[in-house]
Amino acid sequence: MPSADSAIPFIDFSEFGDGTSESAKRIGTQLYTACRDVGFLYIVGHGIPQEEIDGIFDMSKKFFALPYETKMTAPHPKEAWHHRGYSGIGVEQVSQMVFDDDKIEEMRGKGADFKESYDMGSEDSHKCPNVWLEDKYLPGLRSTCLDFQDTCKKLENKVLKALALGMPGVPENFFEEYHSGYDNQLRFLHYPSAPRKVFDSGEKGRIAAHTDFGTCTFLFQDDCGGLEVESPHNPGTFLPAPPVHGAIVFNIGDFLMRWSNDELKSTLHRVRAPPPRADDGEMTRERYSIPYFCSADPERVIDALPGTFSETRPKKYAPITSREYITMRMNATYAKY
Ligand SMILES: O=C(O)CCC(=O)C(=O)O
Ligand SMILES: [Fe+2]
Repeated sequence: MPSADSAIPFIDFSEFGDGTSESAKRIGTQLYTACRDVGFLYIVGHGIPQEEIDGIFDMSKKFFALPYETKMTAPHPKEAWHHRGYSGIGVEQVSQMVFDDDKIEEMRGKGADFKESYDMGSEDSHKCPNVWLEDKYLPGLRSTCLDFQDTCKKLENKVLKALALGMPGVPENFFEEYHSGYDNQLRFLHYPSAPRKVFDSGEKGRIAAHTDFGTCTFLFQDDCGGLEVESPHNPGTFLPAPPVHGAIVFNIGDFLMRWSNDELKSTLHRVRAPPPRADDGEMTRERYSIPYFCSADPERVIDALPGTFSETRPKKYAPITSREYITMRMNATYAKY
């Protein structure tokens, strides 16, 4: 297996089983340590067949290859929090904790994220119904995406169980009970090819440095490259998180960082133009990636996790619901229509 930068650990889940063995406990401890010290890691031995991953990328490519007018028959609704449907290039500008409207508008003009996206989630979410394309435009889109979300949900359960096993003071099924999955989100992302010079000059970006909002994210990436993660040892310096065939990138989000009284780390990351290859010419390669964002059930109130506070280590944050937290972050991300 090609090795990525040694700062981003690899965790092998192949011996996790049903989570009851000594190996499962060891994997949990490795996972917890990586989430605490780095906040980013590669998961291998996850059990998702490569054909299924290839199949979802194939669907994403077919989706983005459709004419703009067709994609716009499944548009992202105008409410920022309704994170479903298609967003064309330039609609979203990822911001890092900027909540002031004027400031967000000002940032939007500069180095806009040069990407398009299609968001979807569980069919059980009444608040955020999916915005599907009519089947005639892309047969199988809906069923392939729903099946893939089921697969990702199973992996999420496994990983949340491992984290609880490894994290001192947290009961075994603690996280699963807060994550039934209906507020999770699967996202197709496409970063089109563009002249390298527009990235070098800062005129365009792929995704500006940000942290994710929710509990955790599983990220599937193609072989293009360009993802970078802030170094745990040198803040302000970014390390490449190159694609590794068969591995899924996993990271902690802000909500879980807050929930853990800042014990687990939600790490800054960004997507830049990929490292040049000999056959690139003037243009950067296009890139496809598919993050699966996991969030706690929206109505549940969370307070500092057991084991993360004491008399000498007070709670840093007031209790909050997942919905309140995510809505606040989402509203700062989307352009006003
Ligand atoms: O495309 C990627 O590799 C990263 C995407 C990402 O960080 C995000 O959507 O939050
Ligand atoms: Fe992200």
